[in-house]
Amino acid sequence: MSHHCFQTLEYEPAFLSLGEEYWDEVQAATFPQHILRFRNDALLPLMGLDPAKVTDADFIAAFGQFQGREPFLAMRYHGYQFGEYNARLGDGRGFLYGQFRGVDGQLYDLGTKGSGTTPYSRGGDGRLTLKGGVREVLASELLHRLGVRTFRSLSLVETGESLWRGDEPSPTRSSVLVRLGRSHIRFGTFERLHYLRRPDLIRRLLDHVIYYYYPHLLEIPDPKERDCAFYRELVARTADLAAQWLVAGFCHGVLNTDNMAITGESFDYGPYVFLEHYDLGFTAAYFDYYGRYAYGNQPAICAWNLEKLQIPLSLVMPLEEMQAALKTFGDRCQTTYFKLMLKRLGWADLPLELGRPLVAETQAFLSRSSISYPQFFVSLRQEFSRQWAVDVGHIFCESPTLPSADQKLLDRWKKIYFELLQQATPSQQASIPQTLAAANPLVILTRPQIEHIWQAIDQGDDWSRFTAALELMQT
Ligand SMILES: Nc1ncnc2c1ncn2[C@@H]1O[C@H](COP(=O)(O)OP(=O)(O)OP(=O)(O)O)[C@@H](O)[C@H]1O
Ligand SMILES: [Mg+2]
Repeated sequence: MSHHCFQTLEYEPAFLSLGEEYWDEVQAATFPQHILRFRNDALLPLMGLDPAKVTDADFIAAFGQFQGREPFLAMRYHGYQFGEYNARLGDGRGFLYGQFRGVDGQLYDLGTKGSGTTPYSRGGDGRLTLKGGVREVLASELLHRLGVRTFRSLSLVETGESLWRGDEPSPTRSSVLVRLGRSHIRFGTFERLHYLRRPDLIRRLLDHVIYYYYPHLLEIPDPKERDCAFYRELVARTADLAAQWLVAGFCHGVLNTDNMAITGESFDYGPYVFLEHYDLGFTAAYFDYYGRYAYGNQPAICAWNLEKLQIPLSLVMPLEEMQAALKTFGDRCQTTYFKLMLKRLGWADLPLELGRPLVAETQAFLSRSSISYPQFFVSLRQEFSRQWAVDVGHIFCESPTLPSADQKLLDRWKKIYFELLQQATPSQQASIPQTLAAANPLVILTRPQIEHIWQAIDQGDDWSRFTAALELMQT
């Protein structure tokens, strides 16, 4: 067995040390083939590694062949799926590969997806399709670029098996993904412990979460007050996340409580969709018959999930305080939404009272017109010029004329944008291009674009579109 770079990391047994009540040790599958399809060099410095010194063979040995590291831990969890409690969950096709300190001093998880069966596979094959892996890499990297607090993709290895799936033409190709995030502890990790009637284990897990992921709260001397501060902060982080998805034009699709991280990060990119058109009722998953996880319903569902989390937490902390904290969710989500939306519109530090009409008008324009949600922001970034402040007629003057109904809506939008420009200070005006460039990547990954990328891989093993999209995100 050869030595690889990722063995030099000092892995920290944080989750392991919680004890056997929280995980099962598992083995990785042995795959017939290992082809490295994606390596995220941008993440290596955080791991203390120099990208120039990490070879593809290192990636394959570590994250395709799973050499030189143990134990791998399947994490135990339950969750509410589409509103129904499911006690037959847990890592069924992935495991916690290891935890390490980033150069920033924070603890990070490496977790797999598609690495083989575990005690929680329930008859599933424990695998991830290559298309699923490609989609997950694209989502995580674009969301990161759009400012969403998300798990990142570290590597994708194609593994040479044939898989059968109801939602993909089959047989279909296989892969294993490795993700990097703060924590894979889910709301459902707590829910399972309530189901088992184990307040002692909830207490231990909550202390663990605060110690590693909310360490600034350790300064609060009163333990009860500290617990409440934790829940308040989780509400705030989750409200921010819901706002970030909305602004990104992202519909996650399966916001079950087992897909909600206790750190407030976004992860698990299955049937997600980046919206083509701004529509609050849009649903991503074909099996979401009632629109539970519709684009515009994401804040409400996150609040629902936070409310469900009160059930296990109330075994160790006061319920009333959590109920009061949850009441702040709506305002927090809205405020974050306005701030971030204004950034996408070029305004980094506009007082909210001034910016609100522009956001409202943007929503009206995007929902009622036929304009593409992501294309609108790309066009804004590409066409904005200082001339816009001189005469309203310069705004989007290079764009092709729209159908008349759309044009009318756009004219109202232009008027408001122009008024804001006229009120803006010279320095505010000068910062607009930079703000637009930072908030609006040039990559668009709505359904047709992703299918276009996949088609080239599927039909000609052509990875150039995939690589180009990822490179464009990083510029
Ligand atoms: N092919 C499979 N084989 C075995 N178990 C599976 C498979 N696909 C999904 N599961 C299990 O079904 C449950 C729900 O799956 P879901 O799609 O939410 O999670 P996931 O995509 O597997 O992983 P994660 O939430 O870590 O991103 C989980 O317990 C998961 O492990
Ligand atoms: Mg999941």
